Amino acid sequence: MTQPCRSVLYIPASRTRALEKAKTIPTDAIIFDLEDAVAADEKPAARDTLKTALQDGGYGARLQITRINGFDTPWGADDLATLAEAAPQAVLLPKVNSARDIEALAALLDANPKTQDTRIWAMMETPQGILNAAEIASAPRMAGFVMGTNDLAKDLGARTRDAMMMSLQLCVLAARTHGILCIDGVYNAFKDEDGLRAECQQGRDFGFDGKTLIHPAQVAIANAAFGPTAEDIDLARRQIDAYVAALAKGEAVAVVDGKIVENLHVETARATLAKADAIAALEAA
Ligand SMILES: CC(C)(COP(=O)(O)OP(=O)(O)OC[C@H]1O[C@@H](n2cnc3c(N)ncnc32)[C@H](O)[C@@H]1OP(=O)(O)O)[C@@H](O)C(=O)NCCC(=O)NCCSC(=O)C[C@H](O)C(=O)O
Ligand SMILES: [Mg+2]
Repeated sequence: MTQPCRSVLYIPASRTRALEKAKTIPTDAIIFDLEDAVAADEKPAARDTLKTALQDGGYGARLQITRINGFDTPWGADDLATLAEAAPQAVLLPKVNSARDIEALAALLDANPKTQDTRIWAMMETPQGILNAAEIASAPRMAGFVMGTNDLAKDLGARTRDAMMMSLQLCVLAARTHGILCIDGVYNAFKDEDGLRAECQQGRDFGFDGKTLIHPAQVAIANAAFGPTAEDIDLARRQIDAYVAALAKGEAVAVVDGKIVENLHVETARATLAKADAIAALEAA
């Protein structure tokens, strides 16, 4: 069953209260952050705090991803060495430029018995990384992309989200080609609910699986935007029923609400129902 990732909340690993609070927040996934949200002099302590938090658990069935610092910084190697002791579900590598970055991380994970099952996620936030999206998506252990729209805007000199559309869409294309998840970037104005809602709806329409978030108040909006609505579920059921009835009559096309339903639409309808089931299972866990 696909892991729901409608809402993916960053939590600075230096904030012990936030680490505790996260256990009660209905976010589908968490990114425990050791990179940009943690000041340089706090990084060693945050790394140890996070290792203990992961070992203690309490985050339920949520997907747990740890963002380490890059290996070109003074902290990346120590982050991985320390966190490996907690057998992390997934490691998120920032500023990935090519498949070689992923292969190097995968080799380190391969060499440690505690990280045999650890998956890799890539921050897509450099111009070179965007141009290499397809090879990065196909690299070993890859499970997902996270768009880093702040770094990308900085490196591109882009002032608007519109200016990053090609980059966002290239990453969705690469992710879909290689069967990994693709999560949209953060919405910085965390008190602007209408703005967040609009950006979530746009990201969903582009094909993103969910949105990265920086504040708990953003979670419900992302969950609503990226989850199937009651109407979506009802339509999916009616499409499947109509198509099954059409097949029984020897026909390959049904009509629902004045629109054709063929086998490809039924695949989408089944995916909608599977996603609804996965969300219900996560929420019940
Ligand atoms: C943005 C914040 C600094 C705001 O913090 P604060 O002023 O403490 O907010 P509140 O007082 O409204 O908090 C209310 C309660 O919620 C908890 N809280 C706040 N944020 C989080 C969180 N992210 N996860 C879990 N819990 C959180 C507070 O502790 C309060 O709890 P309580 O006291 O029990 O009531 C802050 O939200 C924050 O630091 N957010 C995360 C910022 C971050 O992670 N940034 C890095 C990721 S973005 C990025 O790097 C993207 C990418 O790389 C790119 O390039 O784009
Ligand atoms: Mg970044």
